[in-house]
Amino acid sequence: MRVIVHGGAGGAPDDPEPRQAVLDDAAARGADAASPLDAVESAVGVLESDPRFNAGVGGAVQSDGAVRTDAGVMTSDREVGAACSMPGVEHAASVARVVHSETPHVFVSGEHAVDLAAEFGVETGVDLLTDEKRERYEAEDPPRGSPREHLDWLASRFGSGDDQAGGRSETEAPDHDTVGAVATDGETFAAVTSTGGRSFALAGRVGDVPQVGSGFFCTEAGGASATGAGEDIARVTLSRRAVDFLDDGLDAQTAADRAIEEFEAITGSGAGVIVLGDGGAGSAFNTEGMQTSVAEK
Ligand SMILES: NC(=O)C[C@H](N)C(=O)O
Repeated sequence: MRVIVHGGAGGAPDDPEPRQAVLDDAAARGADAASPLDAVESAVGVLESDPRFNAGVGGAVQSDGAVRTDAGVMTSDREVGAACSMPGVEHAASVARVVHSETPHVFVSGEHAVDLAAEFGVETGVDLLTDEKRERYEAEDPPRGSPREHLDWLASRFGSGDDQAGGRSETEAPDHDTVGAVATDGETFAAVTSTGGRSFALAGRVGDVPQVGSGFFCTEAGGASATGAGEDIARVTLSRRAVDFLDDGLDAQTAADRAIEEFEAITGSGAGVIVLGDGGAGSAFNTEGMQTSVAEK
């Protein structure tokens, strides 16, 4: 099994070494798995449980103070599963896998996705809000009223795509820690992305991560997982574009480079992508940093 994982594109993290160790552990865990789908779920599962990453525990807080998780998974037979807006669900990627493998659908949301998780043995009711995220949110004088009041509040805090996925936002809180993985056993591929979204987004906001073609994509040619400014990633379907370049015969590194060049030219925003094809793994980002790890067994 060959696996590549990422820990999000954005500003340079304060603690790159321990984060890299967790990413290396996640990739190694994936490389031990029996299938590409098992590999991406178990690799990302490690990262969802680590509060350093913006997925599962430690996920971004929305304007009402809740953490809601999103994830999507796709395999090279073009089966897709995605789940979004899930309070209390640490392993969003496992719920996406349930949608992929146990339902005739491609996307399930909100309370029904949480019910589905519980039905299929994915833990629910987990406290995802870390003390650090709670304090940061409370310090921002959060809104209590109507959606319009929330919109006024977030207008001054949410920032542009670059603020959130490259530079520093006004709140010094860039979300560069979405996680993803792509794996292959030499025959088929799987790609997954999991996140808590973007800090201080409107309650109920869903970004690129669980949208097929945007946060993740996979065909027989290979797979991709994206991270960064979600609204801009969705506008250009970044993961789909990276896999398109693989389909055109480019190697994984060139496909990743081209996809990010195109993304930047169209949006002027910040993102990163990991790509895995027949010939190997590649990654590219136009933000300050994006940590990755590759393992093979
Ligand atoms: N940091 C991230 O990658 C955030 C994610 N793309 C989102 O917009 O939900």
